Amino acid sequence: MDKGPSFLFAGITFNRKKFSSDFARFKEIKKSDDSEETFVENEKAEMEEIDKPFKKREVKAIEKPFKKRKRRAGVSDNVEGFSVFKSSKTEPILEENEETDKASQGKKELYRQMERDAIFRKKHNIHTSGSNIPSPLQDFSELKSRYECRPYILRNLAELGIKEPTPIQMQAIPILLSGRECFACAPTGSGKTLAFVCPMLMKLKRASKDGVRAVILCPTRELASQTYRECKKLAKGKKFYIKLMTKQLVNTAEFSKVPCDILISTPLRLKFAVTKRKLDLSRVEYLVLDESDKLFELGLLKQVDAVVKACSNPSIIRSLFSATLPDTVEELARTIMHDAVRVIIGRKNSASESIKQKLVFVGSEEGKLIALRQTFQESLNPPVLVFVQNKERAKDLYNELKFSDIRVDVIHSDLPQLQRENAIDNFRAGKTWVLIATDVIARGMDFKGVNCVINYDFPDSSSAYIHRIGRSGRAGRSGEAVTFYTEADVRYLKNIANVMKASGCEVPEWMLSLPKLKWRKHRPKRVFK
Ligand SMILES: Nc1ncnc2c1ncn2[C@@H]1O[C@H](COP(=O)(O)OP(=O)(O)OP(=O)(O)O)[C@@H](O)[C@H]1O
Repeated sequence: MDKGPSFLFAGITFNRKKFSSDFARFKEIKKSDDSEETFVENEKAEMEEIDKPFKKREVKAIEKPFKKRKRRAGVSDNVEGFSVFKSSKTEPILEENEETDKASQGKKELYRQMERDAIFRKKHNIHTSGSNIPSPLQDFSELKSRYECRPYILRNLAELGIKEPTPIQMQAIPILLSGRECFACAPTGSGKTLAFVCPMLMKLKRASKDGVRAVILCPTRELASQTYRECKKLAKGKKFYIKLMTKQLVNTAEFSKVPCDILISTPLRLKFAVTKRKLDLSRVEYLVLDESDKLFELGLLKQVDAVVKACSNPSIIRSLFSATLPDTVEELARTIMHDAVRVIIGRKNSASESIKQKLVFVGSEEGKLIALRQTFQESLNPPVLVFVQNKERAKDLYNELKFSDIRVDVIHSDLPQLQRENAIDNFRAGKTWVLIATDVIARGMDFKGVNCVINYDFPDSSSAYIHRIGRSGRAGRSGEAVTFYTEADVRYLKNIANVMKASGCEVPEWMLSLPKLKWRKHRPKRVFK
């Protein structure tokens, strides 16, 4: 057996008898040297020639499969002068290779972008989870360059004095603009409203009379009406149909035919509109659950569920926003959302770091009024919000303070709507210095420049605490929070102390080492004496 010239030809026997004519031809060609050795030498050399580039090609193909193939085609063009490599057979290979080249370049760029995004997110304390998360927005101008935002939004942002996006806006806006569902947790006063209103307006593009296209659910009427105003401000100059679900609206004769692009409502009113007034929500493209953990609490869950079901458009984009996002809510949300992205700014369920927090021991219920009066005497720096446990407590405290020389007012759910609105307006306008309130305004209400929040009654949970004190220290401003506690509240101090410590406040060690209590609402019977 002839020793083959290469590994590929090993084992092949050259049958000279059978191929004698071919053998003779070769001999003719090799006129100058016709010895068998020479033929074998020549054959070997020829085989090596074929073998060499082939082997090389194989190896290179593994290393750089597409580049090598492309180069070879090019070389052949030049050297041989043939157009075979330009034929229709080879063209697609070239294109395919170029495409793959582009793809690998694209991949590299994608990795680089991902790295840049990670650095940017770290810098702004943005934590995300989910697949294919869009790059955060570094600047509002990117709304135009990346998403072709209409000029009216940028103009309105500028008019509102909003220059730079806040971290939640940086990440949530691109997520929603990419058509992804999202649940977001960001500190109080960090601009969550704009984070969902801005992409909503951009996605809706223009007004339409084809039924409700977007719904924002808020747990209270006060928050719904504030969100309504925020939407109007950002939509200024564009004729969107933005509606606040009021009693009047729901009772209008042709209610279901009222044009509406964005509908802002509390769950109860919207459920009523759907079930009793046959409001069609099947075209809703965007659904926002603001203060989502509150909406998922027992008292509201049924109504929210009815609304979510009524929004039956399969391509709907749902988003959940809150400053507190308990694991239970996240789990529940995951069951209804598709491929949602989770965004957490800073630490989950933590208080805004711009609030100076303080705990004050007042002994018993009787000690509170004395402590409050003393606080006001020492320094009253309006506007001040005083939170109490329920409407009875609100009425009682108001009766104690209304004849003092302090301009005080009260807000709770027993008051008629107009009185509630007036209480808010007067507080916003600075006519009221001290507003006594129940948790009805603890969530979402944006009072600019509240200097101090006083928790007259200990909050019933750490999330209630976070939202109450979050009425102060908004949009980067500083604020103060004072929490009174009695002997009866001591057992519940640990949770609040933990929140305080996490946001950088000093807390006595004994509070942190109190035994851990199972979560339950702390609402002891409190009486005025
Ligand atoms: N990018 C921004 N730059 C400056 N101010 C902003 C920006 N975005 C929003 N704001 C302002 O910050 C304030 C708080 O915003 P917003 O009410 O949306 O907070 P939030 O995060 O929803 O708070 P909460 O958890 O209490 O509901 C508002 O007065 C709003 O106008």
